[in-house]
Amino acid sequence: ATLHRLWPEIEKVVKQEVAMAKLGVGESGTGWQLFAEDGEMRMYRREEEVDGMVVDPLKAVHVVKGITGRELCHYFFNPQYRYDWETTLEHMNVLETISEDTLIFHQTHKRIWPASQRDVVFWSHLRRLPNDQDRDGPDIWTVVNNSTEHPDHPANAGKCVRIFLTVCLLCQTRVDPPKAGAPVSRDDITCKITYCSVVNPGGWAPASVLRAVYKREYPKFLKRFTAYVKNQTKDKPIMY
Ligand SMILES: CCCc1ccc(-c2ccc(S(=O)(=O)CCO)cc2)cc1[C@H]1C[C@H]1c1ccccn1
Repeated sequence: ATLHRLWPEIEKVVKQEVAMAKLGVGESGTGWQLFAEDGEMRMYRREEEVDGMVVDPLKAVHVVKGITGRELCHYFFNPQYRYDWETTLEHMNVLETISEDTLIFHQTHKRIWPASQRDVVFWSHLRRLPNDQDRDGPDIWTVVNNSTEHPDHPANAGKCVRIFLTVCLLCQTRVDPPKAGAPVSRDDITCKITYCSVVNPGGWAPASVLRAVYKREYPKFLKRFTAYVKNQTKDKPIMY
């Protein structure tokens, strides 16, 4: 994959997105406004418009027990599971397999009335990062999705409006030492998840409709996705 034309961009965007995801939401007043809470999940957004279009950056933080960051990123990255947890997905296609940890996707998403239907083309990269806080601790895992062009799917050539997105799922795992001599079980594992996304809807859509959709869909997505991974892994050996 080091020879692929996209490699320099992938390296740059992954470094940028991981650095951003590691930044907290800071004290209130840094522009991040809490818009949804559910147990350990906190969802923040900044209200931003580009050319009159809502592109509200989103940052979600969540803490889940019993699964590792590698497991979360495995089920987020691999196409064969996507229809199980991505409820707004209508169609998904892998356009290119750059390497075992780097794919290019085309996806069409269900139409959100009254806006027209959207599609997206993005590269997706799965990366293991050293745990900079605790050298002996489990590695950090991330998946970064970033819009890209592809000759087979030129933007706005069909019925769909092309959206542009950058998404980062960053997962930091903690293992609490079990009782002396006991093996580590899923009860000893905690994963801190940061999910950042910026979606440019690509064409005009009513700000009120988009903000309502994000307010409804993002909390639903993160709850459904983490519950899906817990269910998929509960009887399997732990993947670090
Ligand atoms: C007008 C924009 C419509 C729209 C297009 C696309 C997406 C979207 C695409 C990809 C990803 S992902 O994190 O890369 C996971 C792979 O699918 C997340 C979101 C979301 C929305 C909107 C429908 C909303 C939404 C928000 C959150 C989750 C799912 N859907």
